[in-house]
Amino acid sequence: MIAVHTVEEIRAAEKALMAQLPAGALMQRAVAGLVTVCARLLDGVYGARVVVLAGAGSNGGDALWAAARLARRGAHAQAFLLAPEKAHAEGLAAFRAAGGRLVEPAGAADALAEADLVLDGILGIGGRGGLRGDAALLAGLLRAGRTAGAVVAVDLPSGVDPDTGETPGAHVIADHTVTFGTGKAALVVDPAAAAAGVLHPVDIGLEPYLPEPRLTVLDDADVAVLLPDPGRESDKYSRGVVGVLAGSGQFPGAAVLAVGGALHGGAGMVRYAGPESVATEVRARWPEAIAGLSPDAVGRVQAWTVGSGLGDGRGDDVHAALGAGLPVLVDADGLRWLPERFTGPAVLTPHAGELARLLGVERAEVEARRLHHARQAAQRWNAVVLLKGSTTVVAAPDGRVRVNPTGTSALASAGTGDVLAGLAGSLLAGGLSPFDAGSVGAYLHGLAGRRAAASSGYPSAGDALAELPGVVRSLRGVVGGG
Ligand SMILES: NC(=O)C1=CN([C@@H]2O[C@H](COP(=O)(O)OP(=O)(O)OC[C@H]3O[C@@H](n4cnc5c(N)ncnc54)[C@H](O)[C@@H]3O)[C@@H](O)[C@H]2O)[C@@H](O)CC1
Ligand SMILES: [K+]
Repeated sequence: MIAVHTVEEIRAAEKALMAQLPAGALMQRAVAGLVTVCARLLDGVYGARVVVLAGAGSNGGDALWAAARLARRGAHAQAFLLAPEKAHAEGLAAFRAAGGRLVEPAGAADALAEADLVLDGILGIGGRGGLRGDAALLAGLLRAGRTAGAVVAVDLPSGVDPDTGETPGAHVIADHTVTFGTGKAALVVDPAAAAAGVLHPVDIGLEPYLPEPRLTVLDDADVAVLLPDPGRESDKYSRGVVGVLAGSGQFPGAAVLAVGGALHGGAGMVRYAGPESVATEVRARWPEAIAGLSPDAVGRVQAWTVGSGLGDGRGDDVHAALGAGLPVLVDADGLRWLPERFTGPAVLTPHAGELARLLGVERAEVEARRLHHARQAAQRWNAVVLLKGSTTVVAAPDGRVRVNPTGTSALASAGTGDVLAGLAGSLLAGGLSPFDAGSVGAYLHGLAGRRAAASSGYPSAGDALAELPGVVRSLRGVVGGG
């Protein structure tokens, strides 16, 4: 699991830890980690050309210290100071003492062009509001590919907003980010995360001083623990029965895909509610599914998945499913029938356009502020909100968030959302909380999409669906499942 903390939490932890350490010791831990990564990235430190972009604060200090150490190992180090009179004094002194040279503004473009490695130490967690002036120009040069060297961001790419993942203005786009102590939202939530490149976390001993993280990124081991595990005594009812209210004459495939997702999410039985013409297609593909015309007609379920491909109609059926007092997952067209607030367990699975409509804002605003809008909607409807997209964000009404690390653009195709809705609804019926069902569903779905892309190039939703059993099997580490 990657834990993510806020700048406020990090500063409090650093203060507590620094009180136990000699002055400067914490920065030296960070610098040691940074130098190790840089040395690994360089094809030999001796003779390598390293260019530092150093801002006014400790982030610039880290970069100058690291360049000093690389210079002592034979690197040719140059630094561009963005605020020369305010540059980190000890870092600059060490840099000079090691033979590092300062670059004048006129020489910056040439230095970058010839660099083997660029250290971005313009702004770290103290940065707010995007880059301006020379810093923005330098970031522009890097973006325009005016260096052949690796761009290594110190702590985070300068100019992105640490706590929100937003990019309020010009910012560096890095190939690698060496980050200290704990994760930051900017490293895992788009659009900022897209600027971070490969992450290299460096442990500086902060963990004992940090609170329980409100934002996390799950990994395989976390998800394996959360997966419903059908025990010896389980039967098809005790494993959970999921009702699927999806598809229409216009979109019958949505029902087929949602039922398919539901069949692979661990529930013991799937009951499909919809018109006979669609039910016929569902049964043809999935003979194990039970079908009826309406939520009332299909019999008892433990959770409902509602909305994928429903089209304009069936408001009464949606109300019946949402009013059954059971855990619900609401997707796509079902989002048009939301209650004022949910009083029971609920997961909403909008994409950015749907969330924009729900909140009455522009789609671009949702894309630019994914964390903010997912959290806002989770509180507004008292439901877990799974905002689909480049980095899927799962926000709970209590403020906790999980960011899904398995996403892939391979899943940006028609029908994949239907599979996810069925899958996560099935996990809900299997007893997972809305927060777990949403985040585990997104994780499995992403892995299935990646596997499908690996074997078929441009996979369809059906290809991803076909990979789900293998994904679950490998996560559980039991060939053939349990
Ligand atoms: N506190 C510590 O003990 C440690 C700090 N570390 C480093 O210190 C960094 C934080 O250092 P600072 O608190 O000095 O802050 P930064 O170095 O991130 O920022 C420096 C200053 O720049 C100014 N600034 C903010 N936004 C700006 C903008 N858009 N354009 C121009 N100037 C702007 C602010 O006055 C800010 O205080 C971390 O990201 C990390 O790299 C690490 O060395 C680990 C230990
Ligand atoms: K930086």
